[in-house]
Amino acid sequence: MNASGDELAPEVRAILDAAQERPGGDTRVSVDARSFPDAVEETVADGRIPVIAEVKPTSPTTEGVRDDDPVELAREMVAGGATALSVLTEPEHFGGTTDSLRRIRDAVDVPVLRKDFVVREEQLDAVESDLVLLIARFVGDDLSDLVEAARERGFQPLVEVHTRDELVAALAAGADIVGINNRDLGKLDVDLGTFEELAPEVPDDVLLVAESGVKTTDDVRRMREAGADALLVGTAIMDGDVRQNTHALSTPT
Ligand SMILES: O=C(O)c1ccccc1NCC(=O)[C@H](O)[C@H](O)COP(=O)(O)O
Repeated sequence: MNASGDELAPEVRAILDAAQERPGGDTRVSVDARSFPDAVEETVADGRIPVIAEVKPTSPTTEGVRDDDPVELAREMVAGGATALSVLTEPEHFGGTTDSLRRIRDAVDVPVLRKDFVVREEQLDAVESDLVLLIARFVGDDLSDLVEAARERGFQPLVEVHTRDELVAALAAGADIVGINNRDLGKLDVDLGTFEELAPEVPDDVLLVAESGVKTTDDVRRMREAGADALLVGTAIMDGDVRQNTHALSTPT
């Protein structure tokens, strides 16, 4: 698969087309990042499960828009025990904004991931965050350069993969935080078996995140047993009381 992303679901094709048009920031950012590995370690030492709770106002696979104040949602997620937050900044398909991320990062003290579809270096400069998502399928041969460009700015890059080839590319690019996305961006199907299949191939010194499709405490247990150091959860937390949902998923049963 190349960075043009052929064989993508039409919704994802539209997301990628929009991402390719989006401008970057005017000035190169320099981030003093909150350490995600330290936050994960502290959560585990505290006897809890590291959850990255996602502020996801809408998406191509959810109905309606949740238009509560994103800062209030973020505060509630942290009160519920979130180790880190993921904030969608993609405006056209996920209802996100860079301004929401900025305000959330000012309001909480946990690491914040910028969840977007960054395809060019200057797009890293749109807003500061502690972690930044790089999707191996979308950036193709530019992955190593973007990992380096992100680190030069102080970001901790989280490299997202869905296939064995993407995992190999992520490790070759020096990724030390890898997210295995259970959602196939080609068909938008979600299968937790994806994580179970790829996780054994990830070296122990890589911090491994299970992304997408985690809904229940059984799913959490399944992903942890398969080797997840942390879980990234959007829909299941955004559906209802975000504090209670975060607490339920981050508390061992
Ligand atoms: O969530 C979507 O509908 C979606 C559609 C097309 C491309 C990406 C999409 N999601 C991005 C994500 O990575 C998820 O928001 C994240 O992993 C959380 O997933 P979930 O817990 O299943 O909401």
